Amino acid sequence: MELVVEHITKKYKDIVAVNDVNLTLTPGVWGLLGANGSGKTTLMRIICGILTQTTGEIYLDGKQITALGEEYRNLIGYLPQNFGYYSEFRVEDYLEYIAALKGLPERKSKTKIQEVLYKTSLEDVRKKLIRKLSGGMKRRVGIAQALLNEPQIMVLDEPTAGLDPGERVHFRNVISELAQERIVLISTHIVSDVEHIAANNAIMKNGEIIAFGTTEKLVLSLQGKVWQSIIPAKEFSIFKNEQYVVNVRNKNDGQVLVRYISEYENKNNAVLQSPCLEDLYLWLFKNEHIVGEEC
Ligand SMILES: Nc1ncnc2c1ncn2[C@@H]1O[C@H](COP(=O)(O)OP(=O)(O)OP(=O)(O)O)[C@@H](O)[C@H]1O
Repeated sequence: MELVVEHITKKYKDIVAVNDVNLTLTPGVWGLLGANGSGKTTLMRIICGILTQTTGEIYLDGKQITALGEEYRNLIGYLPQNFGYYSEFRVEDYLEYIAALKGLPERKSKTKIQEVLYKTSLEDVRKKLIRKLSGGMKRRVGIAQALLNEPQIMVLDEPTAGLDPGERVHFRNVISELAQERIVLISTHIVSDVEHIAANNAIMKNGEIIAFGTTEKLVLSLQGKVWQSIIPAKEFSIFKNEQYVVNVRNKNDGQVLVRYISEYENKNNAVLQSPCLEDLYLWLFKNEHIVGEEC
């Protein structure tokens, strides 16, 4: 299976939300990274066939998705960013309702609901009201509903927003299992949410894909440029004006551990570090004052 996004542009009056994007997606997890407003949601909605592009075309195995129509929509499982939960529903009843909306026959829907509850580890809460679930469980209900029609292409828009660290790990495990035979495209602005599960990443900025490839390939451009130094805390304010700091940690002894990106080896007994995707992301968005996490 191959989904080819070819020269997709979307304009909203004078705003170019997506600008000449080209991507070829095959089964596996794909991370779509970018700051707020970079065009991720617009691109995802076009890929799902629910928003029409201004120019460009999308092909599934060589066929235009517009020509495939209903057949294509049946292959898509979409979790929108602002997914509206029917919070007064119990989990199982809600899935039954969505299964009916998706046109699944009743007998098939019972088996399918069992299966998606199992896949998303929601079996124990099937009788609970959605409003009583944690944020992470609600997200999993969102994934469960997207899985009901056995989609070959899953598009998850910011699925990890608001999750605590434990829920994030659970989420990653669920997604990794789902992606074995399908295309799973996940948008986020939190790099660590996809770094360990996405085989490939596309980084979007101002509507364009500015970097694309496997994590290993993407971080190559920073090889030999990521350093770690221990410096006196009182020197940090000067240091951060001279270097591009991606992370800083207080050591409780009047010193700080700083991770930074520099073309040159520096003073301060700098030790070379292996670059990670977070470093690259921060480097590409360095004028947007994003705060890093530790790799
Ligand atoms: N319906 C619309 N009408 C006009 N402009 C829009 C519309 N939808 C999105 N935009 C603009 O298009 C650009 C891309 O928005 P989009 O929501 O696709 O970005 P995003 O990367 O998903 O951001 P976020 O993570 O904040 O959702 C932004 O400048 C946004 O303001």
